[in-house]
Amino acid sequence: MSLQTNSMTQSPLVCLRELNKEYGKFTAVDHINLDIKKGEFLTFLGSSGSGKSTTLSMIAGFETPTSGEILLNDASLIHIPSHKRGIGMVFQHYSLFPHMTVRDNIGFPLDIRKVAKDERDQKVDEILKLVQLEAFADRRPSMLSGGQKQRVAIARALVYEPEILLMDEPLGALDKKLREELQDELRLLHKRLGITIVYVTHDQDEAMRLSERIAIFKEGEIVGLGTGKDLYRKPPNAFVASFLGNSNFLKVSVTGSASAMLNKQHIEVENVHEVPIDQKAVLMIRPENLHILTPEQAEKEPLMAGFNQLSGTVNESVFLGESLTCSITIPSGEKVVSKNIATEQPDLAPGSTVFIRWNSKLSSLYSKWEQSDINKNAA
Ligand SMILES: Nc1ncnc2c1ncn2[C@@H]1O[C@H](COP(=O)(O)OP(=O)(O)OP(=O)(O)O)[C@@H](O)[C@H]1O
Repeated sequence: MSLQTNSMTQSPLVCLRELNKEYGKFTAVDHINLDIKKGEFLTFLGSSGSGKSTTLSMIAGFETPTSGEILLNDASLIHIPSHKRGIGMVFQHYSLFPHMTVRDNIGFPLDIRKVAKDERDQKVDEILKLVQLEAFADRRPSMLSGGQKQRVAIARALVYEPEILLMDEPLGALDKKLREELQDELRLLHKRLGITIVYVTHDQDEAMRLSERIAIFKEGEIVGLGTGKDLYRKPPNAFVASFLGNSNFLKVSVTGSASAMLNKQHIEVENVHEVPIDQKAVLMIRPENLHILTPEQAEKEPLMAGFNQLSGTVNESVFLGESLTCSITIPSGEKVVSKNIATEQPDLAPGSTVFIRWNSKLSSLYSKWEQSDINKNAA
């Protein structure tokens, strides 16, 4: 295994073109277009049944597309069997051979490729070191913990140096602490090897922790693609805003290119996503971008240009250690939730009147108000 620095370039390694998969009348993957860059860590994130695994399986060659194209280095993969694609795969269930030692499990892909014994042993030793399993080399899988078994599965997938590693919820069976440890290991491994990784998860924290880019799946389509930071800060639609992190969604009517009516109050808006004037729309504000002031504070601190202010009544505030969340009812009857650093927030008794302020730059406006667009993560 040759170690190299992560040399991500802009040329796509894999291209999905109008990739489609139907099971009878049901469309599991709906004409997806996606370029996967050489060396990147790309995660497919979405709720259960959104088509992530089916897309991954088509890249791996376990599923045949109904239509569309998969290109690897500009050559079609459609008629290439999975074992000839040069793609490694790791699943949630380790599928290790129980009768073989760790060393032999890892060496297995080299054995079936008839790699000479010396070279095989050298590669297995290198990879055992890489995944920190040297001390366990002669154990059988039944003598390993879940995390160690998954490291063997990852080592086995990496040992023959595939160009791409596909991982389908590989850490899903592990407890939270171990999962986080392995996430850190995986990120470092990716940096050291410079391999292209396509990873499937429904866990947004995991996606954020691991990935250079995230593709958000909804009903067989990719509805958001970008770095975790960009998708979180400037979500392209209300679904992405609700899926990645918590959000407040408020109903507004658009009155101008940078203005809207919220209940009976004019507000300034930015990041307007294709909303025609005079239309109803949805305003999204992250809880951490809502600042709460007591009436005394609001009187002392003038409202800065570009900021909006609403009055509200506190329902409850919850102390979470570092942060404090506060649920507030605004004059439209809608509830918003704020989340601020605990030391920077005044004590707020239920029933007290407060003012809420936010920078319009940190809000987004979307055209649709459809409950189905808003995921359960809404604040
Ligand atoms: N062999 C099959 N026959 C019929 N429907 C299928 C088949 N495989 C998958 N599906 C359906 O296709 C849709 C997408 O499935 P897929 O496994 O890709 O979703 P997913 O996003 O990976 O979900 P999960 O996180 O639960 O694995 C689901 O509704 C699923 O029921």
